[in-house]
Parts: sequence; structure tokens; C-alpha cells
Amino acid sequence: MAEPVLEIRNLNVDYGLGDKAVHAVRDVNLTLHRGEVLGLAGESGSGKSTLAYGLTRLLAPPGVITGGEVVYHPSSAAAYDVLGLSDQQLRAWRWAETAIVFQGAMNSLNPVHKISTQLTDVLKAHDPKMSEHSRNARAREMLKLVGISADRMGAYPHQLSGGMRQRVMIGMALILQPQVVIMDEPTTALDVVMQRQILGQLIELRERLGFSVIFITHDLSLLVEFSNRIAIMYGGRIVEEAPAATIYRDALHPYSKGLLSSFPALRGPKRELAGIPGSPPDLAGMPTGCSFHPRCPKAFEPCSTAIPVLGRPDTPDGAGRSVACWLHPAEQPVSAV
Ligand SMILES: Nc1ncnc2c1ncn2[C@@H]1O[C@H](COP(=O)(O)OP(=O)(O)OP(=O)(O)O)[C@@H](O)[C@H]1O
Repeated sequence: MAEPVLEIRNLNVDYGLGDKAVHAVRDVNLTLHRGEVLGLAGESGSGKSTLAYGLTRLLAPPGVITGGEVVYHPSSAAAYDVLGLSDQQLRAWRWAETAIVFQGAMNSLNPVHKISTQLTDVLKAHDPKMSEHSRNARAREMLKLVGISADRMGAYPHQLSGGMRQRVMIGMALILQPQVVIMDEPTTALDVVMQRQILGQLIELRERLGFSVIFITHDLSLLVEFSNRIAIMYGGRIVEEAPAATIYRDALHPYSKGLLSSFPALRGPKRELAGIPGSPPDLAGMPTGCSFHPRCPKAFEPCSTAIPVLGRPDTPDGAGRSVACWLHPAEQPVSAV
């Protein structure tokens, strides 16, 4: 497997302090390798966005990181913990090393400025010495890469369709050639055909430019198609992680299985659709043990009392995948509740 570019280690994020704190991200360990697309899936409220905001240190109060590390490996320098960067270092890291496209990003284009100005402003802010000519050339090149003709440089956001605005945002995220691009539901506001078209184009760009992607969505079928590996989140924890094809073919966690059967597959054999009974847990009053156990069709003795640790499962193809489920206990310590 390629070397890591971003390692999230034991990350914990709370909203609020003290007894009333809501633990939205718990003990998350996740590694993004160079050049890969890592998909992160889970129902609404499972903590996906909080993880993205936490690891980029963009959390707004009352969000607070209560523990962990986010180790970034630059292409030609020593690794460092993003959580230890000064504000100034952080500003340089974001966008130039790691860029983010958040939900509804296409609506965050400034309506009173031309596309060209918004793209070149990013270049100006990060490299004030760059000439105007080079800035314009780079902006034009970037638009072309995301499939927008350079003659739209002078357009205002309202003169572009939703899909085009989203492409501009992706172009803006890539303009400083970051190593890591985090996409949090970047295309949900668009129709399905447009979503797939944009994602397909992003994957093509990744092959050409070599960046890595963390792609967040509740739509597992999109991830199966576009990711190399998939991590499934539930109640603030990663409950399973494996290569995309392995998850699709043979998910081990009953929650992953439930999530897979909630979406029609875009390719491959047809599956019977069935939802997951019950609703996601209230993070302010989490069930003891495995937080999925009240909804789990396979729950048994230890599930309601002890939290299963995420680890390599006891299956023949256990290498390269991990699961936190008592059906496949990992050979690691278990934290009793
Ligand atoms: N500002 C906030 N204050 C308090 N709790 C919050 C806040 N924002 C989020 N939360 C809590 O954190 C949990 C995780 O939210 P988050 O947005 O990270 O989930 P998500 O998986 O990204 O969901 P979605 O797909 O709907 O965006 C929510 O269930 C909510 O209880």
C-alpha cells in the first residue's frame, strides 16, 4: 500500500464541555494513503462532518478537540501534527497542503465578484509574488481542468449553473495543488447525473495531479463506485474499514450491511433494498456497549455492555480491513463501559 499522507490518531471531538458535552467523534483512527480516495459513509449525525471540521481545525464553538493527533506527511519534509500548528502555519497548510470543499460550497462563491477574481485571489493570498499574468493563466488552466471553458472566466456566479459553480469550487480547491482534498457531500445539491459526472472528473484529475481524497457522503453507492477504501461511521466511531470492493461484497458489520442495502447499487448485481430499523443514536444519551446494538439484528450477550474495539477481524481475508463488532472480535483490549 502507498505511504500515508494523513494519519488521524485517536481523535476525539466534543460539542460543549463537562457533563453536558456531546461526544461527536470518538477515538477515530484513520489513515489516508498517497493517491487514494478514502470514502467516509454513515447516516446523518454519525459525526462525518465533525471529523472533517476537526481534522482541519475549522470547528466552530462549541466544538472542541479533546484529544488525538492529525499527522500530516508533506511530500518532501518531516511529518507534523496539524493540531500543534500555530494559526499562521495553519493558514498556510490549509488550501496549499489540504483543501476542503464543504456541503453547499457552490453557494459560498461571492455573488459580486467574477469567477476569475475569486480564483486569482486564492493565488494572490498564498503567493503575493506571483505575477498577474501567471495568476490568470493558472486560473484559466484550472477552469479548463474542471471542464469549464476559459471564456467563462469573466462570468459572475449567478451566470453559471449549479454544476458549473460546484466545478469552480473544486477548481478553487485544487488551484494550489494540495496533496489532500477533503470533500464533504460536495455534490448533494446537484442531480444524480451531474453528481456522478463531477465525481468521475475529480477521479480523473486525481490520477493526473496525484492528490489524495477523503470523500464524505451518506450515499454508500457513490463511494463503492469512486473510492479505493471505505470507512463506515456510526455514533461518532469508525465501525468498519476495508477496500471498497470488499465492503461491497462482504461487509462484516451489521450496520455496514444495513447501509449497503439502503441504497440501490449503480453497478453490479441487483440487491434487495431494506432500510435499517430504528433511528441513529442520540449522542447526548448513547447506549452502553456497541452503540448500534439496539438496532442490530445480530446483537448478543456482550454487545449491550462492552464496546468492541476496531481491529483486524478473525476472517481469512482479515488483512487490510478492520471492524468493531463482537461478531468478529479483534485481538485488542476492550474498554468496558
Ligand atoms: N454545533 C453543534 N452543537 C452541538 N452538537 C452538535 C453541533 N454540530 C453537530 N452536533 C452533534 O454532532 C453530531 C454529529 O454531527 P455531524 O454534522 O458531524 O454528522 P454528519 O454525519 O456529518 O451528519 P450530516 O450527514 O447530516 O452532515 C450530531 O448528531 C449533533 O448531535
